[in-house]
Amino acid sequence: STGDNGSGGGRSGALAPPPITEELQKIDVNPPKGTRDFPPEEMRLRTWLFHSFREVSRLFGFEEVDFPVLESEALYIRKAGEEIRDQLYCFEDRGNRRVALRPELTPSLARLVIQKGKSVSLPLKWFAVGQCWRYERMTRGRRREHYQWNMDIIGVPEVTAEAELISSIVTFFKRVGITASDVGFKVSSRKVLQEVLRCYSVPESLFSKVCIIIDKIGKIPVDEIKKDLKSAGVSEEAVDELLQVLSIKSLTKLEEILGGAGEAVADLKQLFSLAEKFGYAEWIEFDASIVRGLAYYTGIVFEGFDREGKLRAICGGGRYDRLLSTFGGDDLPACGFGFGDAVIVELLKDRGLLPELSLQVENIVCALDVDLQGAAARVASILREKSQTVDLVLESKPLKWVFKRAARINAHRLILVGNSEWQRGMVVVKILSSGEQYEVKLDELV
Ligand SMILES: Nc1ccc(Br)nc1
Repeated sequence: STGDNGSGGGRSGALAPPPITEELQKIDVNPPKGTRDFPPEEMRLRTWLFHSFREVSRLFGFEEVDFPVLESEALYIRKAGEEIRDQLYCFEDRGNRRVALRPELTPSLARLVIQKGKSVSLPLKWFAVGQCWRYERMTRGRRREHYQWNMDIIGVPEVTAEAELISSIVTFFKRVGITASDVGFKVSSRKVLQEVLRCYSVPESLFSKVCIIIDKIGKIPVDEIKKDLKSAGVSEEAVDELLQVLSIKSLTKLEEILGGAGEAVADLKQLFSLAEKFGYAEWIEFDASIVRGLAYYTGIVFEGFDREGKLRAICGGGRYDRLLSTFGGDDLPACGFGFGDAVIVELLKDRGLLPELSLQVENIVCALDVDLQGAAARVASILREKSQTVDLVLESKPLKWVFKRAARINAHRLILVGNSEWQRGMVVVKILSSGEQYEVKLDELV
């Protein structure tokens, strides 16, 4: 730089270096705790993953939507004791408003559906890929942000909607090389819980809270589950029966216990029948203990899991027919899922399925003389107007440096702009893989 060094004298004055003040101390160049940078290599993988999410969503006729990362805290104030509430990344803004970094996308979607009201025709099939946040004490060293792929169907009460959503996730798995021997879906319905609780006259008001406690099965000791259920107001007898029913892994057994007249069994039988028709029956299994950890689910719930049991749930979702009315809107039947960007990458790594993604540039263009930099820029523009990717060498560099850069960016060909050729309206093309070299007229360069 030719500017002065901030000490009042120009470069010509031999002055002592400026005093080190706090402004000049090096900042922490790492991203905030629990967050990630995406340098080129990581960004290529993320772009590939999100492109796969979007491709599948489009295959199923869904439309992309998005919402602010910052939402009113009120969207997430639910009293069922969810982890997502305990870890809300919330604060008061300069206008004294209680706001939060969204921990999930579904409440934003519900808000937009209410806002759109009658101006949109049902069913809505919307998808989003968005960053979601939680504020977790870093003691556990877990991340505070991840990207979630969501697909939601609004306005379809039938189980065909849930079957369609599971089909979309199976389609994604197949497209990235994951098979039914790698992952499966555990499927149940919260109506199982509802029907058992009704048998023991447990008030409906306890339903969401009981679901959140039940979701901890396998994560905390069963005695704690029992204690939490009893302190929530569930009788000892109901707790024992509940845990008994939740251990059922067979739909036939469930029907023996609950009878065939209830909605839970009917919904689940229809879902498994549809899975046969869709062709993904081998991917799903009934597991009564699946309730998912979000308070608003009301029916079918499902989660994707790795069959080796090494990873956390890959994705999860279900029906949430009562969410809109909790925001003061008119209820609409709704179901959807969330699919995070972290566990899937661990699974792909484990299975050796990460794609080879390297930077690819078709052309590297270089002036052989500093006076030809403008000519080289002209060549680059001509190629770019023909949708050719071009890395233009922007400074005077030795050819050795140019060849090294060409190799690093995987350039297909090197375009050299030299004096003698340029005088004849020509440039030199070198195919880097074969070494073949030839002259070509500028206006014939393709
Ligand atoms: N809900 C949520 C948000 C952020 C992360 Br990381 N995990 C879960």
